[in-house]
Amino acid sequence: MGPPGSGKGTISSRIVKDFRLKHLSSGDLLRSQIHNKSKEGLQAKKYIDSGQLVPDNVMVQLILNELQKLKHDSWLLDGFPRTVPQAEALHTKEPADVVINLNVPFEIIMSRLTSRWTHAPSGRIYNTDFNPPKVQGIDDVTGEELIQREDDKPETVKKRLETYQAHTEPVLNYYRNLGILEEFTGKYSNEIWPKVHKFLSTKTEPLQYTVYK
Ligand SMILES: Nc1nc2c(ncn2[C@@H]2O[C@H](COP(=O)(O)OP(=O)(O)O)[C@@H](O)[C@H]2O)c(=O)[nH]1
Ligand SMILES: Nc1ncnc2c1ncn2[C@@H]1O[C@H](COP(=O)(O)OP(=O)(O)O)[C@@H](O)[C@H]1O
Repeated sequence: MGPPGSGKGTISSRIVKDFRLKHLSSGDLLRSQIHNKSKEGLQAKKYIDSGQLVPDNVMVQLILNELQKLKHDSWLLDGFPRTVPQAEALHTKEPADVVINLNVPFEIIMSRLTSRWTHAPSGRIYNTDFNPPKVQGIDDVTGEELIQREDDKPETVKKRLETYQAHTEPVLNYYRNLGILEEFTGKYSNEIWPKVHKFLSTKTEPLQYTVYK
């Protein structure tokens, strides 16, 4: 968990490189639904572009569906749950063992998101300041175009932060009360990552420890 732009996708990609976990990003899942012009995708697009949350029943259905495919794996959910009803639905069907919250100050998020670039088909994330691609605007792996997300425009980011405060911060209390919330406070992924790796290593055997400078 964490506010928009806090580094959920960045830290998640590092976790799945060092631990036996399958990464499931609700945002990436929605964007691929939109790309494939599915019914859910078209329904979700208007919410996403206005910085609102996609309705709970749509999200719960989508995510539980995907978790069914990961029956024999351990999974890492990124961006779900985002509301208490979503958290309750997950807890009933597929309870999480541990929840990680990236507690990153809002004031640095705006500048981050306006410099985020993504390779939509793979979900790879770049940033013109933090981790730029080798060639500007081009994905390092496929050579395909990078895009700036519709919802990373400043006015939409402001709305998403308000949405986060209204609907997602209460989920942190839900997990605090269950006693499974682990919080990591910091401004930068490279300072948060070692603490996340150390903590997760107490829960499951790491494959390796990748250091990022
Ligand atoms: N400047 C800076 N940018 C970062 C850092 N960590 C991640 N980013 C970038 O900030 C943006 C948001 O990160 P992302 O992982 O997509 O966050 P999410 O929205 O929570 O999934 C991306 O462009 C990242 O490359 C950091 O420590 N410093
Ligand atoms: N669990 C969820 N419930 C409702 N809407 C969601 C959920 N996950 C993602 N979305 C929608 O997709 C948008 C993009 O999500 P995401 O890629 O996770 O953004 P970020 O990583 O920048 O926080 C959100 O602003 C929201 O509209």
